Amino acid sequence: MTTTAPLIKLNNGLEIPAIGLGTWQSPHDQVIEAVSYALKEGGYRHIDCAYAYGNEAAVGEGIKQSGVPRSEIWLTSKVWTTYLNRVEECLDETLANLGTDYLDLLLIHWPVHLNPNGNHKFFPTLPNGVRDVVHDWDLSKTWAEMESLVKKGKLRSIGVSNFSQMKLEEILKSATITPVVNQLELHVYNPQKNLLKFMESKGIKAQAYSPLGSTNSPLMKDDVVVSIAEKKGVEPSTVLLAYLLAKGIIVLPKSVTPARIAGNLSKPLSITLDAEELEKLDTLAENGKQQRFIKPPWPVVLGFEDWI
Ligand SMILES: NC(=O)C1=CN([C@@H]2O[C@H](COP(=O)(O)OP(=O)(O)OC[C@H]3O[C@@H](n4cnc5c(N)ncnc54)[C@H](OP(=O)(O)O)[C@@H]3O)[C@@H](O)[C@H]2O)C=CC1
Ligand SMILES: O=C[C@H](O)[C@@H](O)[C@@H](O)[C@H](O)C(=O)O
Repeated sequence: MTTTAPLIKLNNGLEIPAIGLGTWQSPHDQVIEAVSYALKEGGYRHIDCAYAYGNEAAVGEGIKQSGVPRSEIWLTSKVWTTYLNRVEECLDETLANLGTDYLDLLLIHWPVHLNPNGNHKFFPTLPNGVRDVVHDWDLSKTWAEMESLVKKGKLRSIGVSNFSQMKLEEILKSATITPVVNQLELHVYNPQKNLLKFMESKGIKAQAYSPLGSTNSPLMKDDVVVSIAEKKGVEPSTVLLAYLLAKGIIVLPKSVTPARIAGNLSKPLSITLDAEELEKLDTLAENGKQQRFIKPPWPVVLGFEDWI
């Protein structure tokens, strides 16, 4: 029988599969196949998308080709930052692309509003080349629109992505719905422990993006990761995902390679890291290996401990 991911309960009572398929940088032709395979044969019931990835229509085609009913799938997307003043417009395009009339979860992709009337639909810049940001935008306004879309029935849950404690506090002060998740770059080199503690105190679950360290990852060559993998007779990727799952973090590994897609779900669930192994992995960052791989040039203070 195909393995399926365990479910994690969110603060609104809904349950999300702990492993979802990432789709960033997945080319159109390959992502149709990847999504269809993940759902039909890989045991996946959770797909992570974003309007800005530009491939949602292909993801939607993959869902259709899989034959798996929409009601069985947890579908997340993200509103891009040029749309923080018109979330519904972005969401409606996402829904049309994906071929559905609701999302299980919509996230604010980054806590920065880019100029909706700038020189580019996604990445407007100033004449000096710096990203064209609306510096006085109040994120609470975006959050209020997200809340209204839940009431309207287009969204089952709402959350955020790339929010530091400082940015979370900006929306929590007036929120009537607490974000269910904060999707962050989380892996052995970037564990963000203090932020995760703050989120736990508010009932906000963590989702790990780039859990394998993204494209051409150095994490899979880390000597501690490799030695644990060798000892257990598994691949480094399995150790990296099992480490995050052991911490109760939802993981979103991306792959367009069928064998990897299936293995990224089934293999980490088939091993248990012991306390000593977890401790070794959990202290890599504080022992000099702290590093994040996704650092777009935002000309604003984001407020992360390692990335102000
Ligand atoms: N909210 C945000 O701002 C962000 C969200 N995300 C989300 O998180 C997802 C995952 O992050 P992403 O940055 O894509 O990186 P990942 O950490 O998931 O790494 C993806 C890379 O690892 C390769 N890979 C996958 N599985 C294996 C394996 N078992 N063994 C060896 N190599 C493997 C993939 O290759 P191949 O595909 O060729 O198999 C690809 O090159 C994204 O796709 C997206 O959905 C990501 C970044 C930012
Ligand atoms: O989800 C993926 C990432 O956040 C990606 O959308 C951004 O890093 C983007 O390329 C940017 O340059 O701001």
